[in-house]
Amino acid sequence: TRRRWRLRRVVQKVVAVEQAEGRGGFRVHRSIGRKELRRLDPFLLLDEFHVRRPAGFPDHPHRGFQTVTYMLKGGFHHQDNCGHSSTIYKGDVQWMVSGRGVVHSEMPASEGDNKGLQLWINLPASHKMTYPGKFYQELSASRIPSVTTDGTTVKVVVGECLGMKSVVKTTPPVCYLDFLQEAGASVTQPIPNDWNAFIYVLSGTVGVVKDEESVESLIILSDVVVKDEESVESGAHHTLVLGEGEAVTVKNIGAERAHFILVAGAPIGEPVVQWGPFVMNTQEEIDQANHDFQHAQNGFENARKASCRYIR
Ligand SMILES: Nc1ccc(F)c(C(=O)c2c[nH]c3ncc(Cl)cc23)c1F
Ligand SMILES: [Fe+3]
Repeated sequence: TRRRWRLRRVVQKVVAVEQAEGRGGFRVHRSIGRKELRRLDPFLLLDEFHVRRPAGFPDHPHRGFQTVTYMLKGGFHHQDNCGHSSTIYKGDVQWMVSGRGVVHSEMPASEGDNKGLQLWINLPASHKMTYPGKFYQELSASRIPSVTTDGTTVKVVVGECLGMKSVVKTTPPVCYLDFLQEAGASVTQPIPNDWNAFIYVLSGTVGVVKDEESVESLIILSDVVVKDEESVESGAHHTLVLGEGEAVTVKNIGAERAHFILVAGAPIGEPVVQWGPFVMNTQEEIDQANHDFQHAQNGFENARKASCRYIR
């Protein structure tokens, strides 16, 4: 039986224009983390990265948050100071809780284009100084639940929805869904009322339905020439921040298949003080993180100082 959902509408639309990031020679479409959309509690950053060798993210530290890396093309090799190294490829996801400290490098694993999404999710104060490694997970594409209904295929990258559950359970709870939608299809996705939520469009043209009757066509990616989902020739990628409500209805209003993610999470509601790769609650804790990193202690024990350099 159809029910009337109180639908979330778009309250902010931000274009992630491609930018050079750091000194690694790579380029990112920065969604959350740019000046117009600094943060969306509990989310700190969303980068759609596009990296070719020899560029990459050489040794750098993290403290106080977690990263979810989802590969769209090619692969990425992850090596950290907890003695862990792994490689993820297209469709795989890697979830790393840095907790009190990790130093790692993230480098392209294949010749050619290596593309993916990296989402930074904040940790509550209670979890910021946990030991890393124990909440560390990779998920191969084959283990990511996927369902197709009425022209929409949904993969549950993190969390649960539509009755499907990913084995990746984050604190705070987060739902991270990857949608592939045929032209004309629409899908309604319930989202817990008090969670913050946003859509990031990778390719295609989507509209967020304001209510059952109308489709407010928000995104006309007219300059996107999508030959196939891999080679989006160009395209200003859009972040759609969603307002209050209990669900969102997204319709593919273009002629091509649409590819987008819907990410939602419970806000933490604590003060955030961020300095590059350190995300804490107070400036003193940031100073301590810098001190610990400089002295290779409290989680940065194996920081190979020589090769460690900040990407600010
Ligand atoms: N501090 C700081 C500053 C700048 C950075 F670029 C990074 C960083 O590593 C990344 C930013 N986006 C990314 N997407 C994908 C991957 Cl694999 C890594 C990153 C970082 F940590
Ligand atoms: Fe990193």
